Amino acid sequence: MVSNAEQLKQIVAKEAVNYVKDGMKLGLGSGSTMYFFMKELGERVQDGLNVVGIPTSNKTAEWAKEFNVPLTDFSETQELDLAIDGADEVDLNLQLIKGGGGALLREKVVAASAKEFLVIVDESKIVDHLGTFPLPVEVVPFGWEVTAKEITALGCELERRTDNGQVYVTDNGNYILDCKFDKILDPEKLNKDLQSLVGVVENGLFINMTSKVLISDLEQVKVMEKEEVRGQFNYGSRTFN
Ligand SMILES: O=C(CO)[C@H](O)[C@H](O)COP(=O)(O)O
Repeated sequence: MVSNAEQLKQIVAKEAVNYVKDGMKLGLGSGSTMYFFMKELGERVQDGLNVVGIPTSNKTAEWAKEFNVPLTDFSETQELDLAIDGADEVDLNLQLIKGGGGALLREKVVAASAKEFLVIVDESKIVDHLGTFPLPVEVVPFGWEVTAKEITALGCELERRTDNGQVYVTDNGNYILDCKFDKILDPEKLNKDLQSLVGVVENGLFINMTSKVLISDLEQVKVMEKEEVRGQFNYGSRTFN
């Protein structure tokens, strides 16, 4: 039986595929919501849709193979039309925490190379302030203890990620430190502070990278987007300054 959570992921993934146009070069995100997107995209490809994608993880590359979605890489193309990805938290300014699945580095590179970055989530991911979800920070293994100490000094408690009792290693051969800050009130500043530390490869704050988020509840898919003119954001009937 499909759970409500899975159903919400399927619904938003299905809607997101409508944003894909023939001939597009795509960035293909990671995570369980993206699994449903890849499956749906594969069906459209089967029906004749012509696209290529760059995967953000080995897992997504496996799904692409499974669903016959053609892949490319950055040696072939350096500009993508559209990147699609899930997120762990989305705030009302469309800032994100990503990296729950450990793919944040490639996800950020891919999103940064796309003309548009579309985020797909269910409503449980929408928050007033980022930070309930521990922020994943990718660090080099060499001297990670020193890097961890520096990160802790920014005001968090952290744990090195493990998987089934083993140290978790990213597709890039690095570690992930999951950092529990209280509320992240200034994500832009925290992003800069983290990136200034030696040993930090990337962190899961995606700042000003997306202009559109699709959000599913059991009845519909809503669009939260940046209203550049008025400097406001709309989510359903709510407007935020
Ligand atoms: O950032 C990610 C992986 O690094 C995912 O997009 C994020 O964790 C959301 O995953 P899911 O769709 O499984 O909730």
